[in-house]
Amino acid sequence: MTGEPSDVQTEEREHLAATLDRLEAKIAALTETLGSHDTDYRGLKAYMAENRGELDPAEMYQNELILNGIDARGAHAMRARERLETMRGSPYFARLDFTPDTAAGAEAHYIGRQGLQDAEGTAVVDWRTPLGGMFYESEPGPAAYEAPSGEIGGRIERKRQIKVEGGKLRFAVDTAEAIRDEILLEEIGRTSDAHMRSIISTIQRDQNAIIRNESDSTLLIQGVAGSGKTSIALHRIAYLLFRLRGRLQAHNIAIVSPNGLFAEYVSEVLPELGEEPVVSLDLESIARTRLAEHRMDFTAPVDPVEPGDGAEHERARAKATLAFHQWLERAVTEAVEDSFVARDLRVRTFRVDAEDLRTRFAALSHVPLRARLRSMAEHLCAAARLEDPSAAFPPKPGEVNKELTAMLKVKTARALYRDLYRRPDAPAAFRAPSAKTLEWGDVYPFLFVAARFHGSTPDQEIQHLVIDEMQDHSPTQYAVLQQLYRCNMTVLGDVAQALGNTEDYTPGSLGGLFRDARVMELTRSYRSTAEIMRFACGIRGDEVTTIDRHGDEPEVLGFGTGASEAGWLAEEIARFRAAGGGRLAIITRSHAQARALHGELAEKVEGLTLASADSRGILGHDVTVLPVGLAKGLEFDEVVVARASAEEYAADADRSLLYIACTRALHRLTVTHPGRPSPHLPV
Ligand SMILES: Nc1ncnc2c1ncn2[C@@H]1O[C@H](COP(=O)(O)OP(=O)(O)OP(=O)(O)O)[C@@H](O)[C@H]1O
Repeated sequence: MTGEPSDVQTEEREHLAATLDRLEAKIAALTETLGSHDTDYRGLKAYMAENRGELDPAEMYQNELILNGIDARGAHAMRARERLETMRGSPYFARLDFTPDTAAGAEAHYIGRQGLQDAEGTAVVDWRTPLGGMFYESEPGPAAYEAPSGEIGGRIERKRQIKVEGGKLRFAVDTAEAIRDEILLEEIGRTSDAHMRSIISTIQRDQNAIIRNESDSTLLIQGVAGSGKTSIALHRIAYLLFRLRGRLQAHNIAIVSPNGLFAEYVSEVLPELGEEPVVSLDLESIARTRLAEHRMDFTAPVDPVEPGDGAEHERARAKATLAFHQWLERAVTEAVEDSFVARDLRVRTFRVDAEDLRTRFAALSHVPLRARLRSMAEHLCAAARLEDPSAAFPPKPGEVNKELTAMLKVKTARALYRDLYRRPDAPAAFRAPSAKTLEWGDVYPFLFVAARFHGSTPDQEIQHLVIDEMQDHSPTQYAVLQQLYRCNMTVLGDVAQALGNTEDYTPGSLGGLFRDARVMELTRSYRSTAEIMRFACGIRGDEVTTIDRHGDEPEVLGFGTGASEAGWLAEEIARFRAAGGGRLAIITRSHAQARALHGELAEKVEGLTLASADSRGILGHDVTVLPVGLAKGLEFDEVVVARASAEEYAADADRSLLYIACTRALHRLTVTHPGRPSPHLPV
């Protein structure tokens, strides 16, 4: 970055040196504190060991408490030191000169990924503070921020973007915009990494509004491919952990991600931001835990893109629609009401007639079936005690509940679920591989029904749930997630990137699946060059705003046979490797095809990686073959979308598969096909 006066560089270089000194002093002080905690701990431990027989229990207990206290303070100091150590290479990325209305002159605030305070005052302001927020929101001129004492109005005199790498100043430039475009371009134009990076120095205004939203309990973010949704969700977690420090911890936040590869890809962002990793969940593991409560299991999730049992795919697909969920909700409500066939109840001398039971049952329609019967039993027994306080053998709730349970037509959640499909209006079929095993397509519908039968115990630990790739989850899965996680949610994805296993959502229809969801949209794409994005949008026939970053036009190459296509791919890999640096992905439609192509290429080229859902540690490899479902959410410097023939991508729904595959490329995209090309390619 050039063009800034040398006195600015000199000033910032001097300031950087002073800040790094303050940082080292603070780290040294924490190291000393840790040392003294260690000495105290060892000393007390030794004292307790030496005097084991002589210390009375009260003193032992007191000493244990002191040890725990030292331990906790030590852990806290250790975390603080680790956080500060992450600042060494780059303690801050911006400077904001602000004159409050109440003060005479401007004060320079340096903004970084962590705050740094010492005896002299604040050396670095955390980007998540309201003062830090002004950097993203406001241009030079009148501005205000929310301080603990109330709003502080004033004037931003100067905004300066500063790049420090490895403890050295790379540039310092003043900006009149929120973020200078060339700095954003430089950040985005770099070679891709094996892991997603943090973007704190270039967060855009609309992204910032999502990160800092604290007023909506459910935030649904619809964003075009490469608009930063995943990145923003992770920065939002870091923001919430900072704002709610003490009330919200990393183990109170969970991310539902599509697969282990994706979870690994995003795993570095929070540590880079100085926060601990949060809980990682997926729909399979949630289902496994919950089905274990019913002593049930399920078959492997069906992937609509893979070859397999067509009828099972069809059943799963039918159960992933909104129409199915609406039917399920209606059907289970009616079935639960019909399941209770009231008879006159008699426990020794205690009697209740059938009509009374029917009325009581109907009045509790909001309560799950088994809990309804328990509640009725308790109320009936309480009423019996009131009516005849001197009865020698009053009815007990357990006895009454047993009698009421005997009046149920269905005795288990599984029977209730299976019976729904015997209704004449059932839109889908039920086939169970065995009494204890469900097909994947039935897992969430069953959990939904089981909650109406038994009730469900919400997760107490998780206070914020982040759901990525929202377009791939069914309405019933969302209903169950809301039963299990009664907490704030950030739900993100792109309705244009559906894998074809659910409803065709719009952001509005998705928002309608949540209580009080606020839908926010990100419309600008940052990942790919303008040329790649134009090509990808041509597949879907729409348009997306991109940043002004350019590269080669994508190429579409046809081959007579799959073998000649593979021959070209082998040469392409050699060219890529000779050029040096970066990561190349060869993306196919299905796993089966990725395996086959990998096998073919492995005969010609060495060191190729084949990705699978539970691959670990492969993201740094230079050339990876993977199916589109796994490539989702990831990015690569160069992408070849292989085997993109008319046979492979024929259906209209296949447009989104091609779109996902093409939008994984940052700098270069090639599409290859044997035989005829897919009709969806914009050629
Ligand atoms: N403000 C920004 N500054 C720098 N880079 C950004 C910014 N916003 C997004 N990016 C970059 O754009 C790329 C895409 O981001 P991300 O993966 O979060 O997008 P996404 O919307 O989740 O994409 P997709 O839906 O296509 O998987 C990443 O490399 C990210 O670092």
